[in-house]
Amino acid sequence: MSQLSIFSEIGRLRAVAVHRPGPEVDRMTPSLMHDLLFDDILFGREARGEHDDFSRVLNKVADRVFDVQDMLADSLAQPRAREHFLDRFCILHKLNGQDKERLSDLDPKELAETAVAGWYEDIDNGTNYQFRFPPVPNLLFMRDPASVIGNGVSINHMATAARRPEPFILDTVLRFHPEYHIENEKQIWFDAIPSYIGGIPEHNNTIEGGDTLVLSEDILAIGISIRTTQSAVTMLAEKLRRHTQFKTVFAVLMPHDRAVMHLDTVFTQIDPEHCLVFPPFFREDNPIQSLPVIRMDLTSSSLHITLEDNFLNALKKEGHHLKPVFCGGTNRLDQEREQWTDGANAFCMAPGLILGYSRNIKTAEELEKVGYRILTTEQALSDSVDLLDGKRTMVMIAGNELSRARGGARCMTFPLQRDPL
Ligand SMILES: NC(=[NH2+])NCCC[C@H](N)C(=O)O
Repeated sequence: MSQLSIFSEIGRLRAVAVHRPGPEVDRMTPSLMHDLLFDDILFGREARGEHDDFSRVLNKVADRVFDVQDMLADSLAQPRAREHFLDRFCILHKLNGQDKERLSDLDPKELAETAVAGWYEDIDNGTNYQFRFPPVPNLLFMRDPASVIGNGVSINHMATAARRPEPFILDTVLRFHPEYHIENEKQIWFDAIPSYIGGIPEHNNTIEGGDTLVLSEDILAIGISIRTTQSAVTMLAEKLRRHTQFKTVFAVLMPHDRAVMHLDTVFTQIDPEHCLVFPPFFREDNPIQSLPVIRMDLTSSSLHITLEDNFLNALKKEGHHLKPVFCGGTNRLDQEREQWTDGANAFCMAPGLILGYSRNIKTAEELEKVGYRILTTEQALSDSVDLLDGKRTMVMIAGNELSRARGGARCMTFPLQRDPL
């Protein structure tokens, strides 16, 4: 058994889950696109190629890179897990006993694939079609449906119907996966599943992993955003106060705008000294746009709350001093363009070793200014390059298809285990 362990955004990555976009992406139609939260119809083959390169780079650093669909299949091989999953999944999708039996007949691999790709049926010789339940194309953005926080997990409550099946997949994986699973219920800091199946209105207490950043053994930053509510953050903070050693939660108040749907679309930590940010939100000289934060103190006998007017200053006061590197460079127009294509959404594989989309050229130039070498995927994968030689490095991955689904490198990863710093 391996230990779930996440106490930073930047510690050397040991184990991570991703999901290669499959038939669920190829089944997207223009009429479904908006509801399924994509901004375009992806060319699946290209998207898979981009994702494969991304996984190759991760594999060069991490000991284990899982695909969550395989993790689900490996979990479903146990009868108890299959029962747990099907019971809940059928309630979610309002499937009848007959449907459930048909799903029960599938082998674990087929069941996992159907859960992700959707249950699709051709009608009248292909002149029409229907979904018994829809595909889940956003599983590609593994960051969001669950989060490992310390040695426990949050099974997240998604804000949109399109993503509702995803926490059900993660719930089964995190309880039953042969290698990475929680040992007992006490390690679940937040659990969306009971309220989903209990029929509690979906917009209550939502929280998504793109908003949750574990900055250190003491500090978490969580966006209160278009996807994550203050009530959910408070509930999570209270659970962490009671059951963990975390000392502070900074709840960052985000604008309600699709372009900045999660905190990680405008802020990611990349090494012990730097964070990559969308500048307008972090400027002290611009109090209108700069993001205020609610500081939640977890060290006293009840949750203690104060308001701070600037996130980076508040972090500094807490001893977590980060200098901002500007996504998109110094020009506002470029900042807006590169933020939209996830320039601020870097994924950190070790302190100062990050992944980001190659299209964000101005962002890469800013990183060079603070000593980052910029490598293509090919260079990064060559035997002559040691990615763990301690040099600050950004590996550029192609994301021309992937970025159309509105997510970047951090969004596509679900870290399970990192080394302590
Ligand atoms: N952590 C993130 N920023 N995830 C981005 C998710 C993008 C996805 N299409 C959605 O709208 O939900």
